[in-house]
Amino acid sequence: MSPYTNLEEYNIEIANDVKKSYSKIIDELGEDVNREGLEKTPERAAKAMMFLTQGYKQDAVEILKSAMFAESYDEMVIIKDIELYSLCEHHLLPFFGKAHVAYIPNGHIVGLSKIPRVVDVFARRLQVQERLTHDILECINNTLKPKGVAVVIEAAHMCMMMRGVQKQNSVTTTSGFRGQFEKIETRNEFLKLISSNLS
Ligand SMILES: Nc1nc2c(ncn2[C@@H]2O[C@H](COP(=O)(O)OP(=O)(O)OP(=O)(O)O)[C@@H](O)[C@H]2O)c(=O)[nH]1
Ligand SMILES: [Zn+2]
Repeated sequence: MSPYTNLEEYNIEIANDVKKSYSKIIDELGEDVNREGLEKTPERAAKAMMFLTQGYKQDAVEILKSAMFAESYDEMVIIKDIELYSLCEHHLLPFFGKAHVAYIPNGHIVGLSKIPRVVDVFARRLQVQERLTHDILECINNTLKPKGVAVVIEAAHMCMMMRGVQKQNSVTTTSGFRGQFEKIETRNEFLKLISSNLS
């Protein structure tokens, strides 16, 4: 079975329940859900929410395993500036930014595109930034079993921008390091490379 899913594969009953729930919310807010502009909104919103949480239906381990290749290269591999969009589990509002991921192969490399795919699988769930960081880190560490893995996420949280404290420019950084990245020199090399435009 494919580790990826498409919207069409979603359980139609769940999609209909989500649609009905959105209809109720719009009604509770005092709007007319039958007016032209809103008529199709519950369905659109249900599709959008199911797209944004499709990660629950995807298997990040299978994605990595589908493209692991035996290779003796054992230098740092960095995929930086991977854009991500997630939903904060407290307010169901987006948080978004960039992930920087590195690993040091231990006999196997992985298809480069699989790293951003793994980021998306865990981002497309209800998350907190800290758990998202660890989910990505542990998945790569346990599946690829590299000599080291590092994940840094920089993100802005709409729940801190549009409402609440209303801070427009604060960025939250989270990080996790395993194996050789626990050594300060390796970690510093990674941090230097992700802050450079030449890496
Ligand atoms: N640690 C962490 N906190 C988050 C994340 N996303 C949102 N939050 C925080 O979750 C907290 C929820 O706190 P509550 O006091 O229960 O909620 P609230 O009354 O809406 O809080 P305010 O946002 O301060 O108005 C807030 O401080 C949010 O900023 C995240 O990814 N990680
Ligand atoms: Zn929030």
